[in-house]
Amino acid sequence: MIENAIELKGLTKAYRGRKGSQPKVALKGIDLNIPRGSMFGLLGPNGAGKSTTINILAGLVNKTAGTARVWGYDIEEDPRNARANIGVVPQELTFDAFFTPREMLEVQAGMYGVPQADRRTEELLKAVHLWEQRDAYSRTLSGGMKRRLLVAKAMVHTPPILILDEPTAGVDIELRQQLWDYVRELHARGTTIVLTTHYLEEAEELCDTIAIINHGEVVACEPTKQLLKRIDEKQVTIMVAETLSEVPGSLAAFDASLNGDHGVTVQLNQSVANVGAVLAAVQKAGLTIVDISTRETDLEDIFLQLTRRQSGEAA
Ligand SMILES: Nc1ncnc2c1ncn2[C@@H]1O[C@H](COP(=O)(O)OP(=O)(O)OP(=O)(O)O)[C@@H](O)[C@H]1O
Repeated sequence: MIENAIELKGLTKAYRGRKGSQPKVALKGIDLNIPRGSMFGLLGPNGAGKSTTINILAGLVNKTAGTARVWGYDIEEDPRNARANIGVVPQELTFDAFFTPREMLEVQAGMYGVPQADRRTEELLKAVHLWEQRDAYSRTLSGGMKRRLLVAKAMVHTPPILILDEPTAGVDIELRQQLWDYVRELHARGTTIVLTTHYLEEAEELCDTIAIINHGEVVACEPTKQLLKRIDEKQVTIMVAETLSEVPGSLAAFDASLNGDHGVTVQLNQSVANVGAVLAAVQKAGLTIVDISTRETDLEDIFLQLTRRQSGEAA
């Protein structure tokens, strides 16, 4: 029984530069294990190397160095088995416009050598809510429908790993929800899911483990909950009736700053947060509290901190 659905060791990719220009190093020796059965998020700013990683796994881009194993199979030594164990939903909506959804899944199943008796065309089209459109030309489908059709196409050979590259870009909220319902169902049935997304909230909600890559390097890889604890901060904003021109002296011991004319925001260490002490200090200054709000760290804060920190180091 394998432990990791995907294992990358020292994975490196340098794209050849145009004539006379330097090669572009997109991946700088990535080490990454994606546990079997996980719902794994691969995050990173534009150009971080996410698509390059996925395209190497899908066999669309050749790596420069390092190794990649899919379901235990080395992509170089055993490309057939590696590819049989992975389904990839690409970022680009690439289609043969004159195939219908039904034909497209049948052709894809044929390419993977799935026998007629084992084909799941109807089940898949129903699962992605495209059964009604089964015989329509795919060029007539909306962007969201095309995306869902690509998910069905990636699943024709029932791979144990499904990779989705920016699957909800351009998909409206309702359809996004339907897509995630289906992905969650696949995950519940044992499929390992890997997704890249720009929507950090989506990753926070869906993924049990998250890796952040930046400039071709992994800057974090840990369970989502643990990652969220990394920045141990909470913000408390207190609004008062009086007009403030400076932070009250009674708050000198805190990391406080003015927030408009009537507010003060205090950064607190979550594990030792003492909101009571902050409130007492505000009252000690003779101010009348009219409102209090708190904000905890979310993935976006962590993402920005990790990716900015690295840019700062590089500068
Ligand atoms: N075919 C190519 N030739 C040259 N450079 C490339 C090629 N494909 C990607 N790159 C470069 O490699 C780097 C990583 O790109 P990649 O598409 O993997 O990033 P990404 O994290 O998927 O970003 P995005 O979210 O924008 O797709 C970028 O600097 C990009 O410009």
